[in-house]
Amino acid sequence: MSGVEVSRLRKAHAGVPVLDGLDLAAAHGELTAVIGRSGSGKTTLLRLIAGFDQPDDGTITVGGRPVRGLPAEHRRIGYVTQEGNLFPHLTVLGNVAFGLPWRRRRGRHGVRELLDLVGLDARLEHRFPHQLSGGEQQRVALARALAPQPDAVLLDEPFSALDPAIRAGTRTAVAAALAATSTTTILVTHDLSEALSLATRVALVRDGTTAQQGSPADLYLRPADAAIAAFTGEVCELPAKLLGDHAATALGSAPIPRPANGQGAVLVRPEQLVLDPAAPTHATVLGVEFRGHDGLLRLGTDDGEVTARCPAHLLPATGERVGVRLTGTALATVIPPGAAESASRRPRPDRRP
Ligand SMILES: Nc1ncnc2c1ncn2[C@@H]1O[C@H](COP(=O)(O)OP(=O)(O)OP(=O)(O)O)[C@@H](O)[C@H]1O
Repeated sequence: MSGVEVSRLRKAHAGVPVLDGLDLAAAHGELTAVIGRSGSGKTTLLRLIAGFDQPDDGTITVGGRPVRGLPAEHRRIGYVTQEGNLFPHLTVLGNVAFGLPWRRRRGRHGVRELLDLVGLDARLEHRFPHQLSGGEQQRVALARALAPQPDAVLLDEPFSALDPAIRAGTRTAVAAALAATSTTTILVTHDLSEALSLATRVALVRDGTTAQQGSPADLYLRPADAAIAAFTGEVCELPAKLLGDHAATALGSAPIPRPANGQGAVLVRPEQLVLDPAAPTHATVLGVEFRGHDGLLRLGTDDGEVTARCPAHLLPATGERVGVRLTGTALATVIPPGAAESASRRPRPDRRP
């Protein structure tokens, strides 16, 4: 059975196009994350799938059924927002039971099963939403969304209002409940690590369309272009000579994703620059940004400044000389017009695709 399929979706708000022929495929039983800069149309997309708004053009199918013209309440879709939107006058029991079919509402069995599924203590069932933490409220909101056994659940930044201390536990519980029920899920999030760690597929929305859709590793390691590389993680730009299928930099050579020739630059992740005393190139540590499990190093090389990532316990001190070499495949190449004459005119990659 298919999950959610969106094809050539168009929607303008107040005459301004927001979605401009967007395609998205969320596979049945999997979690698909939708990312993109603020205002790129992620919530608009979810609202069209849910049936809260109508598209100007395009098709949406949910569980293999076209949903055009179907009112939201008949689409068999659950929707969880940032605030959870629980009914304030109903207890946990009442909120979750609200999502159950009539015949199952009278017993507590179905509700208890759902609370268990989202990892919520059954003793909280008589509490009202204001007596719950934000994380507990979001678990109840998901239990309510799952109660009618929907064909798909849409999560619109469900963890962004939570304290970082409870965010990790809440999202683990939510992801486990969705996986246990094989629920087709679309998650909109601004948190890149959340998208890359929870989703089996990630779609990046840009200019009203899907700029890239693939596995988390595809977007992080094989971005479709330089802007996507910069959006999906930290990048380091190295001046390079592009030699067909690989590039030669001062820190070593690396394969490049698409053949190119001439003077330009390559983008790599900071963790691709490895400290190695035996490396032929040495650099001076200009600064250290401690991040906990690792740190970012600003390194001064003969060819300019580069950024490397290093495990926290191996971080050198500012001023030290270190050997550094490039590993892995470059993410993207930057070959601006006129680069052959002057590499210094290269534009910086835009972090906002
Ligand atoms: N009802 C509306 N009327 C007019 N414009 C709207 C309406 N809803 C959204 N927009 C506009 O459409 C664009 C896309 O909005 P949307 O909320 O879908 O983006 P988003 O990617 O979810 O943003 P964010 O990441 O900030 O939540 C924005 O420019 C927004 O101002």
